[in-house]
Amino acid sequence: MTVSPTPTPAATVEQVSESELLSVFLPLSKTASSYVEVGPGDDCAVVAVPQGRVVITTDTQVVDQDFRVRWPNGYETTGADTAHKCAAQNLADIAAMGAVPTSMVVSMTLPGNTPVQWVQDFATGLAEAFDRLGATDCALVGGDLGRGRELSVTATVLGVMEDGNPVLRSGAGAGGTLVHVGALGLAAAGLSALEAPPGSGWDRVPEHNRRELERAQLRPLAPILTGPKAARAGVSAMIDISDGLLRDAGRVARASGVVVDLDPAALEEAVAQLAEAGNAAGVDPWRWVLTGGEDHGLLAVLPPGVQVPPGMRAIGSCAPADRRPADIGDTAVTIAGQDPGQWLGCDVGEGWDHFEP
Ligand SMILES: Nc1ncnc2c1ncn2[C@@H]1O[C@H](COP(=O)(O)OP(=O)(O)OP(=O)(O)O)[C@@H](O)[C@H]1O
Ligand SMILES: Cc1ncc(C[n+]2csc(CCOP(=O)(O)O)c2C)c(N)n1
Ligand SMILES: [Mg+2]
Repeated sequence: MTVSPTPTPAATVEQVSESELLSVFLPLSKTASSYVEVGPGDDCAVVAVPQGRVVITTDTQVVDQDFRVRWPNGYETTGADTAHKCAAQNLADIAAMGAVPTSMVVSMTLPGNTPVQWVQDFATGLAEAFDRLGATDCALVGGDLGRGRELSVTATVLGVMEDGNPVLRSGAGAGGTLVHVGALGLAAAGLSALEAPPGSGWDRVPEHNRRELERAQLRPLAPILTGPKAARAGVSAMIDISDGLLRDAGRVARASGVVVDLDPAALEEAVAQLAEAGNAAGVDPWRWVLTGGEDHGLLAVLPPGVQVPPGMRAIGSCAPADRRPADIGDTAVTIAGQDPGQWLGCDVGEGWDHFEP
């Protein structure tokens, strides 16, 4: 057997073999957790499910749909950025069930000219993201590496309920309070900054503020520890906001057969925080707050009489769907009792949809 030399980080993946790439990827990865019985290296991983049931989710990022290798503002997405986003978007779904993440598998499709360094940064970035987001007992237990024309990363995460039942979208009831934790609109504003070429209005926003928003898009701080806490505190419905507040609140409302009414006063702080950026970008910051996705905050509904869990804020309420006023048609989400477009004075849509023209 010939011993292959260790690839240098300056090499591209097409200059190394799959096993060489794995040999510099896996040692940098966090592959152990108290749930992992067999980690990377065999045909499958083996993960314990002591509580007897598993919660499972998957999410994909594709270049030029979900991120860019090089953004119009000049920023180049690192492997660590992609790893953090991959962790945040999957872990937020696990948290939105009230569950705790135990393990992840990642499938990566890499163009031949991807630097080996990018793949190594993904490994260290993923371990860092688990730590930063609070997924302290989650590990990378397997995956797949392949070559393709477009960079894409798909992760699947398993989680367990430490106690209680998974919190579904369908559990909101009339008289419930809508509560939220996390950012609102920051990732969408960051996307606008990253997509702006030099010379745009964004140049007027102080560098520090602009970087902070770009970071919110690249590495959203999904408040995943609040998920199980909110479940324990008694929330009856929960979702992570990936596609925008209106769209994801609408999903809860429709699944539960209620109308969700947002309290604009509770959203004003988030809007005010984005006022300067909105001004520079020529965007009404309400649009980012109401329809911007990818913040991966948690939106939940408390039954009447249940206290707002620590860290969460009340932002609205739920009414029976049959009490929907005739003039708001089949809108599942209102703002101060009005159709969102009517309230804002322009058509806002609901949020992100991958297939909308
Ligand atoms: N290819 C598919 N096969 C089976 N189920 C799917 C497929 N694509 C989507 N779904 C399911 O349809 C539902 C779509 O809802 P939604 O887009 O809100 O899901 P989500 O996974 O929470 O999204 P996000 O990842 O943006 O948080 C989810 O339950 C998802 O698992
Ligand atoms: C280059 C580029 N163009 C557009 C966007 C915006 N975007 C992509 S996916 C998504 C919603 C969540 O998706 P999912 O439901 O698949 O998790 C949003 C708001 C981006 N991030 N990068
Ligand atoms: Mg989700």
